[in-house]
Amino acid sequence: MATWGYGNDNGPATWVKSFPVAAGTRQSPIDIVPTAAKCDTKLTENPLTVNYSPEPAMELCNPGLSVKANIKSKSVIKGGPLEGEYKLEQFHLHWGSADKQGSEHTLNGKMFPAELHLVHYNATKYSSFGEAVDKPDGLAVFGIFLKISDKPHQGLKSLTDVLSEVQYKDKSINIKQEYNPVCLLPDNINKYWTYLGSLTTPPLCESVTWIVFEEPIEVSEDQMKAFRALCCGECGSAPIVDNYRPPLPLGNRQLRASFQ
Ligand SMILES: Clc1ccc(Cc2nnn[n-]2)cc1
Ligand SMILES: [Zn+2]
Repeated sequence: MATWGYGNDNGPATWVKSFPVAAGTRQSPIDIVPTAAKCDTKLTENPLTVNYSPEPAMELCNPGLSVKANIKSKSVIKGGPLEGEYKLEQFHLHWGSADKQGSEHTLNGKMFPAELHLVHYNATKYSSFGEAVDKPDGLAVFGIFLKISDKPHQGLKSLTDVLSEVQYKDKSINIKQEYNPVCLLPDNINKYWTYLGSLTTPPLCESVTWIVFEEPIEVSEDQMKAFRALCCGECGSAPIVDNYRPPLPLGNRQLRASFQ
């Protein structure tokens, strides 16, 4: 199969041809139905802890199907559903061509305009992201919903203000100002849903403990327009929009909630 993507000929419904795990039993994303989630007090007995550090010169790049920031500093999480310490590797986003769509996880069938993913790997058990990426306990990804407000998100503004400099595929820049990714998290990180899932693009490895926060972060329409101006390829190529995989069945998995 030519390279996978989100178009009619290479989109999510075609991925199973080259990546049979697409039809697996722990695929992501899913539709989150809060009333079907089991409140698990074990999640609060051992609270989720975030220890992120400032990135001196964070690298922002356009890999062609999203925009990604690569992390070099020691930013780690632990607790909640996690055993051991997971180290932040990168973060990126998924977004729509319009506000009515864009997120990967849905909430009672509702799509948000975008979803931010902070990708961590199990640094207690594995020596690199590459080693952890295909292990059942290898990765932990924060899923944060974005919703539209009249004010821009200050933390994301450092990125959306320079997206024009990574408009084309394989472009990358360094964010000059020191950047601490903690500014991207919602105020309340104690309310989340968690389940065992996968990467949402090929190779679709079933290696992710998902942690999806209940509280969205708020971004402006102009910031959404900045994401939608990114291009899949070189000058004149299609805009990066609707880079989301639709939800897969929860199947026999348990969706747990950290709150009532
Ligand atoms: Cl840059 C990038 C990296 C990973 C994915 C796929 C993904 N897997 N889990 N969350 N996102 C999409 C874009
Ligand atoms: Zn993602």
